[in-house]
Amino acid sequence: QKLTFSLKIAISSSLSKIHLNVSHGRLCASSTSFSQRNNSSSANLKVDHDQTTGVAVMHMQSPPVNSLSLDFLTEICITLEKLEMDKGCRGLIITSSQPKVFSAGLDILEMYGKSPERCGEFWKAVQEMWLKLYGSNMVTIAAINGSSPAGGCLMSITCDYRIMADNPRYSIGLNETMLGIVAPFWFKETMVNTVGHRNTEISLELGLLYKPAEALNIGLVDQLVPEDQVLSAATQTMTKWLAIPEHARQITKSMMRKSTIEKLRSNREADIQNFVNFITKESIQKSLRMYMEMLKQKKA
Ligand SMILES: CCCCC/C=C\CCCC/C=C/C(=O)SCCNC(=O)CCNC(=O)[C@H](O)C(C)(C)COP(=O)(O)OP(=O)(O)OC[C@H]1O[C@@H](n2cnc3c(N)ncnc32)[C@H](O)[C@@H]1OP(=O)(O)O
Repeated sequence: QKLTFSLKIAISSSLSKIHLNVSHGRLCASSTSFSQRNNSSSANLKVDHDQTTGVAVMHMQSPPVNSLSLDFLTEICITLEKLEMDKGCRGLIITSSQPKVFSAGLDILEMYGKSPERCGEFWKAVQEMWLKLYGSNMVTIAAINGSSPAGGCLMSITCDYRIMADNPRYSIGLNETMLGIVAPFWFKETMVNTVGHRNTEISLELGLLYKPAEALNIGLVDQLVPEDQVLSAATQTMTKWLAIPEHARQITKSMMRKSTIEKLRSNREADIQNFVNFITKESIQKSLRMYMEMLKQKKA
């Protein structure tokens, strides 16, 4: 059965309109825009798409800490799909509108006390976001203007380039072991592809969170800038990346990432089962409960 629906997106100019049509699961955008800037918002995302430069800035605004819940992941995936299909969008900058935090990673409440079915649905959305970002044809830059643990770090290292605010209060890393859980193979491989095997081994076993200077030192981020310059630095870097012949850059990116992506693509169901079996174990649920209590105590 043909699935068709239209989604109207508010655009800065009242003369402008974009219609997205989903047909047989494919998303197509047709634009009758007279404006050079499209701004669209959903509940927890604001996207500024500058049609002149072909660069979209996706601001995460899911209070309090941009934790990645099933709903938020779904919103992110729909937005990524839309931008990927839009020929006028060649670059994507991801940043946060929440103070002090880029993203707190996966929403722990999605992994605690939930049914196996719900956990499976959640994990599928995590996979989907990673597949879309890591396999994107767009140039992707993470403008990391706050802390970025675990899933927040994963999101950052799926991008082509990372610029972080030089603020020692912030940290970034795959700290899963500190929660008593284990980063799955595709988190691990994304990290290996970024900082190498030895750094990843130390980092994952110890569940390390790195201050910006340490993250720069191991290559987890590419550049540090003063906090108020993160977005402008990302925009400058984007201009350089977009000047590279597009087809050659895209093929090179695909060549570098293909084997990691294929490994998950061909094992998605088994990976979901692994996650569900692991996360619903009594001992793991206990670890998550203790971690959440620790977060609350830290506040008190
Ligand atoms: C062998 C096979 C294995 C197969 C796979 C199996 C396993 C699964 C792997 C799963 C991979 C998991 C990845 C993840 O991303 S897990 C999440 C990890 N995240 C964290 O550890 C971050 C925790 N949060 C923080 O450290 C801090 O909140 C902060 C991000 C640094 C921000 O600090 P601050 O500004 O001081 O805010 P608060 O700590 O006061 O937090 C505000 C409220 O937000 C709640 N919160 C924080 N993080 C999360 C989160 N990730 N999920 C849900 N909720 C979160 C926090 O509790 C506060 O809530 P309250 O206001 O109600 O007290």
